[in-house]
Amino acid sequence: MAPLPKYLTGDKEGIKKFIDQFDVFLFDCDGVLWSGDHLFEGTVDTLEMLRSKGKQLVFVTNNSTKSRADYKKKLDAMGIPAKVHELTSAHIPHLGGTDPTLLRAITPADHAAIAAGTALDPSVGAVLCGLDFHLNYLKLSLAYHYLRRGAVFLATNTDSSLPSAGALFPGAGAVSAPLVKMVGREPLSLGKPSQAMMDAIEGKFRFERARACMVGDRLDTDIRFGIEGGLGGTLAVLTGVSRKEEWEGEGKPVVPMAYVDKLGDLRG
Ligand SMILES: O=C(O)[C@H](O)[C@H](O)COP(=O)(O)O
Ligand SMILES: [Mg+2]
Repeated sequence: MAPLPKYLTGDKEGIKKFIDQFDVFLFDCDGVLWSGDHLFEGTVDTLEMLRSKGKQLVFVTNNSTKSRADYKKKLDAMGIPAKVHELTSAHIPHLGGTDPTLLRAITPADHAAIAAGTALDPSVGAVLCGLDFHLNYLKLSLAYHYLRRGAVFLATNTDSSLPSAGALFPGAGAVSAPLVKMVGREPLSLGKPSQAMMDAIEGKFRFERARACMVGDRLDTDIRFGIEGGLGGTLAVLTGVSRKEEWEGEGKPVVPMAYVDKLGDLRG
């Protein structure tokens, strides 16, 4: 049985010991640094404190509503220095997504064109489903027909919920759920906790896993991601989705190494 996590809020000595074990911190974003546009108190100072100790910080989000360039803007606006650590562009052609011509109600002409296949691009080989604040029936219909034609079903992640403005909202898993219902199979999920994501991060940053710590608000994605990735540590925060009751008690499948009430508590 995994030992209970160490509660670090208010434990100056414990916090120092914990931080000293790691060279690299992987930070989940929603529910850890911020809730939507609300930056949590202490986030900026905590990240600066870690940087001043020579720690490398990597931001690892499942949130697909922004490109890395947009995240850089968000971090800049919030006073968090960061580089756009973009993997060299994969040169994968794509359609759909934020295309404004799809932001409308489906029409009888769309039904006919989708059914006849004339609205479908024959070169599409995969449907990638992520968090989409503009999801609609037209996009779902197109995705469904591509899947029916044999496209590979992928998801950025299948998170059930998204923390924003201090509450929970439908997550990317709720976006792919109608398609799962329609095609009767689950997508291959590429975000946390998939180790494909860990391998990509490690390939880019070349860190020693034993000296890295994953900080997150979700047990089933972030903390699991760190544990299954063989990282030296995992730290849960209580400002997002998971509650401490989820790891308290016997036989809990995912238990972080330590937890704090909020990220800012790492300042000691
Ligand atoms: O539904 C989603 O896509 C996720 O809940 C959301 O984007 C999580 O982002 P993260 O906590 O990984 O920054
Ligand atoms: Mg999160």
